[in-house]
Amino acid sequence: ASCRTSDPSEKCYFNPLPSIPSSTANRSIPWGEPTIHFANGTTCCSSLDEIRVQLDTIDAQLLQLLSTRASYVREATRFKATVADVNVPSRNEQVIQGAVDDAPSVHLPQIVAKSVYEGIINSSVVFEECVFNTYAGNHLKTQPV
Ligand SMILES: C=C(O[C@@H]1C=C(C(=O)O)C=C[C@H]1O)C(=O)O
Repeated sequence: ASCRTSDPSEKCYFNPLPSIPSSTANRSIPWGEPTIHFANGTTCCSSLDEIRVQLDTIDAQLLQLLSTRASYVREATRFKATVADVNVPSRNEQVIQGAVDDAPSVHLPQIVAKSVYEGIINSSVVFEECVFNTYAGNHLKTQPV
């Protein structure tokens, strides 16, 4: 991360994004300076391949976290009496707005927090509705002989 306060791209971490005309630049790459600084004094990154290796590792971690989250979403279904109870708009808004509000404190762009959490919530509700609708109780399951 960076410690500077005069980086114009800092505006890109907040909603609404700044209204800026699209650049017509054709830069020689890599432009600028590395923006990731490690404690040992080294920086990242030197190539797009190096960046994508890191992104693949992070995406695998996100997948595992999303799996664990989905397991709790599934469990929540057990506490909903009707399919109409599955979607709780007030709670959805609390989760999404909470992520957007907390994003700057972890230097996450608010536009990323908003879209990702909207996607998580909307897909979780659809998943939970499927869990509710596919529950068959004990009937038609294995019968004692
Ligand atoms: C998990 C729940 O069910 C739904 C899914 C939510 C979620 O994925 O966070 C939040 C609210 C509900 O719309 C819940 O009610 O908490």
